[in-house]
Amino acid sequence: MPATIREFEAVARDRLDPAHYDYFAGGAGDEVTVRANEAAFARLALLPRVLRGAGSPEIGVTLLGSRAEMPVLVAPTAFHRLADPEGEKATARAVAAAGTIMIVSMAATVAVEDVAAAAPGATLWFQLYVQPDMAFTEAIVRRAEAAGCAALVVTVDSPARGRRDREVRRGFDDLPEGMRCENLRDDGGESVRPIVMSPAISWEHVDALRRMTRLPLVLKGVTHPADARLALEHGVSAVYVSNHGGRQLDTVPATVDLLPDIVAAVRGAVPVLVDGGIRRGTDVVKALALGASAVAVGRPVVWGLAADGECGVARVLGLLRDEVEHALTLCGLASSHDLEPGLVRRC
Ligand SMILES: Cc1cc2nc3c(=O)[nH]c(=O)nc-3n(C[C@H](O)[C@H](O)[C@H](O)COP(=O)(O)O)c2cc1C
Ligand SMILES: CC(C)CC(=O)C(=O)O
Repeated sequence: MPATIREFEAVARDRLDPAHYDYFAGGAGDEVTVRANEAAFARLALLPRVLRGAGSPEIGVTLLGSRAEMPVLVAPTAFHRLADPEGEKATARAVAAAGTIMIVSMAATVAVEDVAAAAPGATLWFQLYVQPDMAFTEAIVRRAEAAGCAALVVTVDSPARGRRDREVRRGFDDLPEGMRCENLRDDGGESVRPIVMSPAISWEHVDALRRMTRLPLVLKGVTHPADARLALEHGVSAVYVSNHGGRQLDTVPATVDLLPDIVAAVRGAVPVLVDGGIRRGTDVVKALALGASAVAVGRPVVWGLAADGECGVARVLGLLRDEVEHALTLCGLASSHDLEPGLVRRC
């Protein structure tokens, strides 16, 4: 039984088709950003307090009206059926058991309606790549709403798909026979449209989405403080700091290093989420101390899924939960809400 998320990756690597492992693990260009995300957490030190009599820590969080029993969400990742036959259904069941939030990828290999049906207790948010055909975008949004998704996470770091050399080397450019992006079905029909990543997507599309749905909008892929300020002007409900796990523009800084400037720009107006390189409870604690309301994990969930399906995802989420509680206890804190920047030192 793997005892850490890094051990889960090793098991997943053994079990996965090498091309699929490389799709999940890889990043853009020289993977500078992939490495930077994890390395940045190791450069931050924690400075605990003692004798605080804090008791067992409380780590639940309420975000945009959704309750999460731990401040760790499941980031949207595509193609879960490459990792396990049950795919996103297995992930959602583990998420329901953990009491956290799953952001279902638009590129899921199980339809969002079927994910919701498979895990009635799961809180689902839906991730969207705005499609230039706004009528088609609206049809997808309506499906997510009808399936009970409680927020719309709009990914804005992908005006083009990142160039990932591992995918090129492996010739990974399509899903295997019998697997497809079920949320891209055309108007309830049988054909599936390709995902379009368009450089024409702009703030006007965010405004159109704002008018289109009452769901809270989360902007995923913000790295520049000026964009965080613009996001507020355009009425978003949360800012999600992400460099797409280093899979889009290579050499973007580590997200945890970008976080303080974004938090300063947002000034508490809306929650700030962050993902990228989180592999330990101490990483979660550092991100929350630097002002994130919650974090999300991408690859760790895929490693759990590939290693042992629903049980593997449950174990990965359980590990993170236990590690967060343990780290808070050792920091002398009664609640994750008591975390503050003074706990973190750059070393
Ligand atoms: C295999 C894989 C697929 C992904 N698919 C999506 C996606 O469909 N939509 C999206 O917004 N982000 C996607 N992402 C990015 C994740 O949401 C997240 O930003 C990233 O994985 C966080 O970094 P971590 O993997 O180090 O936790 C994907 C990431 C991976 C690794
Ligand atoms: C199908 C892809 C567009 C999913 C994605 O965002 C990724 O692989 O990083």
